[in-house]
Amino acid sequence: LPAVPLIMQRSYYDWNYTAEVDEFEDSCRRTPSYELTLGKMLGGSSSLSYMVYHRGQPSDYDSWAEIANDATWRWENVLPYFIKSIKLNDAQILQSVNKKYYGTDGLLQLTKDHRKGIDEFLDAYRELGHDVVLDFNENNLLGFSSQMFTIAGRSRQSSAYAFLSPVKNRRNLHLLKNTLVTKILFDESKKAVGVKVLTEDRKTMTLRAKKEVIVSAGVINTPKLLMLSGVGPKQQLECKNIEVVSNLPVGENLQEHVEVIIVHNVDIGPLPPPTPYELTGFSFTGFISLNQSSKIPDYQQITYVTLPGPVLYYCTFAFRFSDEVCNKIYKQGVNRAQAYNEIININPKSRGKVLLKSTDPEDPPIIKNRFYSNKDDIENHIDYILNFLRVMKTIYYSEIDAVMADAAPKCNKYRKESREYWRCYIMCMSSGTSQITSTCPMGTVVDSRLKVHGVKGLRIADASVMPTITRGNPMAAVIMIGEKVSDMIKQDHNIL
Ligand SMILES: Cc1cc2nc3c(=O)[nH]c(=O)nc-3n(C[C@H](O)[C@H](O)[C@H](O)COP(=O)(O)OP(=O)(O)OC[C@H]3O[C@@H](n4cnc5c(N)ncnc54)[C@H](O)[C@@H]3O)c2cc1C
Repeated sequence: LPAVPLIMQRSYYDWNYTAEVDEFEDSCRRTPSYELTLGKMLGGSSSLSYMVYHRGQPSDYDSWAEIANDATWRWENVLPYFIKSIKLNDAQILQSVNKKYYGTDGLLQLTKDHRKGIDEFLDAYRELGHDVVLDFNENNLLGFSSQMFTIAGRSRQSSAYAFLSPVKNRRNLHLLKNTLVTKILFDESKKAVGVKVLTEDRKTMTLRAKKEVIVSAGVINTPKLLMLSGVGPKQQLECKNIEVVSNLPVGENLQEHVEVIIVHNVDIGPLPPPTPYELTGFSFTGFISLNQSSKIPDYQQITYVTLPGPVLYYCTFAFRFSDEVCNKIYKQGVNRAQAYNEIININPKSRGKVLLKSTDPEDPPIIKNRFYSNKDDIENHIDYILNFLRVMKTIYYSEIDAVMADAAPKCNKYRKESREYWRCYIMCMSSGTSQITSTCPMGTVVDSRLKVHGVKGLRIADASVMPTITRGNPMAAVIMIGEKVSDMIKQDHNIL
């Protein structure tokens, strides 16, 4: 069911991790610490994500290639891997020049949001001088468009559904569900030779690898597993009496898109009630550069237009703001619709980290997101918000009588248009997006073939290997990494 993410967070299907309280935070969330979501099931977080498909910017991959010192990561070389996995269901794009950026026989199905009401909102952004584009691709890096989702018909295309189900009967595929990998095992020559696992019925097993071990445990659990196995910062491992196999900056360099929520009350006529078969509310997204001459976006905007009831769900369940904040927003929207705007910093300078709490594999790690620890991130976010708010002066927004919901009463002591007000508002109404990357990046932890430095027979293939977070939603890049690493593995074993 595509719309499940809101109710699966903090359930059995989430790792239920909580980050440390950042000293510079003054959040209006229900708890002072950030409760992040990570999917704990087949398909990982793609099974409870918001399914937004965006590839990031060509310049993201060109800079990865530079950091990894390997031209195969350049945009033109990774694009075929993006295309390979896709089956696009969109007649308009398939009949346009943008067709060349998509596959039509891949395993991951994509559908564009064409729900009624989007075009009128996009007109407002056109009036501000933004391009309204059919699709984001290397010719259209900036502008506004409806969103592309990993949905087909009424089904969520999680990576398990898309890629695993078609091959589930292969005789050489074995899958243990509800099983925790607790350690990577190395021989005396530092070659990874297998893993130790804990099964659902609490049996310990050793699984031997004939060729290599490939870890795809995600951006928090991959560094945790590596550290438990002796691959990580020497000082940290020694403090925990873990024998050091390779001294690497594992867990450092955590990057996450941070967003600020601004809700507009609007009059747009009746909207259909929410169903579990699609994300509630029609939506659109924009990639915006503040510098007119730059082609690289500074921030992303995602807007969901829906009824106050579903906005209450987003507010409380997804972004976990306090009841006081969410009730206040809800009450201001009664008998109207609400536009739930996410203003996202897609190029954060702040860096967080993952550390081991203990040597017990069942213990959660210590997570420090350190949002806004780099003060430039706050000042930049104020600039993004001020730029976004220009939309209130457009013809369509005045026609629909758009009014910003007062979500942060504690900031009303400041003058509304002042930077002090927005500094306070950002601290109150910002949240991580669970779009996290880069804790085992190419360059310092893995090489460009995703092999872990200082050991043999061990590769990582997940969001942790990205040297920098993409300026777009990262799941598409994770799937591209999966496609690319498959070829690299085959090449390294002379199968391709
Ligand atoms: C609520 C939410 C919404 C999101 N929305 C979007 C979106 O709209 N668009 C987008 O592009 N991105 C989105 N993301 C981010 C996106 O889902 C992730 O970037 C992507 O799933 C990362 O893939 P991964 O393979 O690195 O890790 P994961 O998806 O985290 O997968 C890791 C898998 O490994 C398993 N695992 C971990 N440790 C162990 C262990 N020790 N033993 C056995 N198994 C283990 C986990 O259970 C999980 O199944 C969202 C994320 C969340 C949480």
